[in-house]
Amino acid sequence: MTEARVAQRGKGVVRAFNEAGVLGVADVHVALRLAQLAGEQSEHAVLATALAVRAVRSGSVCLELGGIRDIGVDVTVAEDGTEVDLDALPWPEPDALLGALRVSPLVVGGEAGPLRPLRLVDTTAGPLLYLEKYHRQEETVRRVLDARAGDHPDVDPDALRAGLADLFPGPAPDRQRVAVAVAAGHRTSVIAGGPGTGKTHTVARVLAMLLRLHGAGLRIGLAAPTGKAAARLQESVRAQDAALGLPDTLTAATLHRLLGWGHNGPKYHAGNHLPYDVIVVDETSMVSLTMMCRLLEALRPQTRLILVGDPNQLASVDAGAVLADLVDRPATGTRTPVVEQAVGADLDAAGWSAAERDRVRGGIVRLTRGWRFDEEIGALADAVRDEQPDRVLELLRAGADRIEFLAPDDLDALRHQVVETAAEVTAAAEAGDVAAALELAERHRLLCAHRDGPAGVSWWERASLEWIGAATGRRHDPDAWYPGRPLLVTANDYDARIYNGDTGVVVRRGDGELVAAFGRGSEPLLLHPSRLSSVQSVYAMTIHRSQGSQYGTVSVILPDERSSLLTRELLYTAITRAKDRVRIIGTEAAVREGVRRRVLRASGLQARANPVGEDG
Ligand SMILES: Nc1ncnc2c1ncn2[C@@H]1O[C@H](COP(=O)(O)OP(=O)(O)OP(=O)(O)O)[C@@H](O)[C@H]1O
Repeated sequence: MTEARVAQRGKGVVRAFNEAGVLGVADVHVALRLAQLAGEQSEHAVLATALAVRAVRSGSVCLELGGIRDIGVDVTVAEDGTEVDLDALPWPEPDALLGALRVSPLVVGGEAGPLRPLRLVDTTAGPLLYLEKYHRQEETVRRVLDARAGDHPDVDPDALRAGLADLFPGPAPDRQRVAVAVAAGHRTSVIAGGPGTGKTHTVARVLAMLLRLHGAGLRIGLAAPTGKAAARLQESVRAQDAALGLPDTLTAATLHRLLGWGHNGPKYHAGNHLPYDVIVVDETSMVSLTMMCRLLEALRPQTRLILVGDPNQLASVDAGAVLADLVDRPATGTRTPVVEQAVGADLDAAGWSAAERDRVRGGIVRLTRGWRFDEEIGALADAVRDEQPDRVLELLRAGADRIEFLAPDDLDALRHQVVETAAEVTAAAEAGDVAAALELAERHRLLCAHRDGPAGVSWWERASLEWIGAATGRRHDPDAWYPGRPLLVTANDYDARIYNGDTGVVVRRGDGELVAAFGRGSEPLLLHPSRLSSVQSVYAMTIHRSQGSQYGTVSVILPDERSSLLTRELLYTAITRAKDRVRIIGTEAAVREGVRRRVLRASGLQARANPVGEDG
């Protein structure tokens, strides 16, 4: 551990955890400052505070006191490459920790003032320690969702049945039909499913149904956590507007934009509700607890909220995995006879577990049939999701047409594909064929877990450029503008209408000028390179960044099996980016570890609470 990563003021137990890399400098500083303000002396309480700060930093909403050792599992290798012996750390006894917290001024307040930055909550999942802000947000989410679940919109049962029959004339069971009925009959609904299960197809039909039920004046808001996802949602819904009679003016915005976020916080909030009757949020797996809290606060009670996404994907980089929590938590809400009658035949059919029927009652429908997805890749993704490492390896090694599993040094196929894709994209770009260049650039994508290091994006960017240079004799400066240069936008630019995560390609126009082209359905967006301030070449991409997109072939570079980023959610997300073919490059150990290890995201949304320390 370098000097810069050890907090000089930290002592004793906290310092040991800091030196081992389990705690960062910021975790220690925040904990020491809070302890000082509250007049707390207990080493145990300071350690718990630092671990709670650290938990939020790594995506959890709270610290599970019964499982504090788990918090260290993602630090098995220190930055300098040495193994960290977590068992050698002075882990406190859980009871001692809990005892210290129960009387801590950080939890119960003290003579130093009313400051109570921590919240200790006894739940059915054991004691949870929160930073106050996240506890408040989680309580808001729970309160708003519970209130909305207790009250259903008025729906004309005959109109619902007739609409469903028009939109879904096929036989039972049809989960998409159930999803539309549920979205019509509930204030809050969740449409969950893997890629290509027809989530957007279903959303368009939900909107068509609501317009039939409530008339053309219905105010519809479409949103997603990122600009790229919002653009895709808008494109997919618009592609279906004519067939379904949807208005051709529907636009989608980022959640920030929907809420009117400015320097002084959001324009829409609990005191100024969003002016919509229906709000659809796509890619909800990427929505953090904080953003979900803001959105729910800003909703009118009558507004229908439809949350769409894949709960098995990587969650938001900020704290919280709200979509996964909502899908996993015990169903709440009262029965909706209108829905049950309208899709009774679907619900009576085989294939629904008891838990799923409960979820439907709570407004949650999982779409399971893949419409776009190849069966072999779908089976592989399912085996990862269901934690079946032997099955995953069997599928990887089965010699299937669409799945390749290669050792880390077996790079010929990858090299060939990188060189071939670049040649094809460049030929189309030189010829000024924008549509072909954009389509070809999405035929193959190289994905990595890390940004830096030997399994990271920057290393593979350089390797790709070298391979291309060796094959063509033309060595590109990665920052120069050249036809066929694949582009990645790294910041939203609302004026230019390009968003963080957008990908495009440089194309030579008929007059010889170079333009940057970005896919926008049938009409690509063409911009002069001088209009682009935040772009880079994209020969490789992190799996996090690839969320919300799909490619023909995906090559996944697995990191060392000890990498903390290697998790089931990461592997699932990477595999499900592939439409036609997936190539995994890595060791068996890395595959097994990836399937086994889950992202640890503690939250209390799934547990029932019984607060303590309230009166202390
Ligand atoms: N019931 C259906 N009948 C016919 N085609 C369907 C049906 N459902 C979905 N599809 C088609 O399957 C493809 C995938 O559907 P869609 O894009 O809605 O899936 P998705 O779950 O939103 O995918 P992603 O997560 O990648 O956005 C689309 O081409 C869509 O038109």
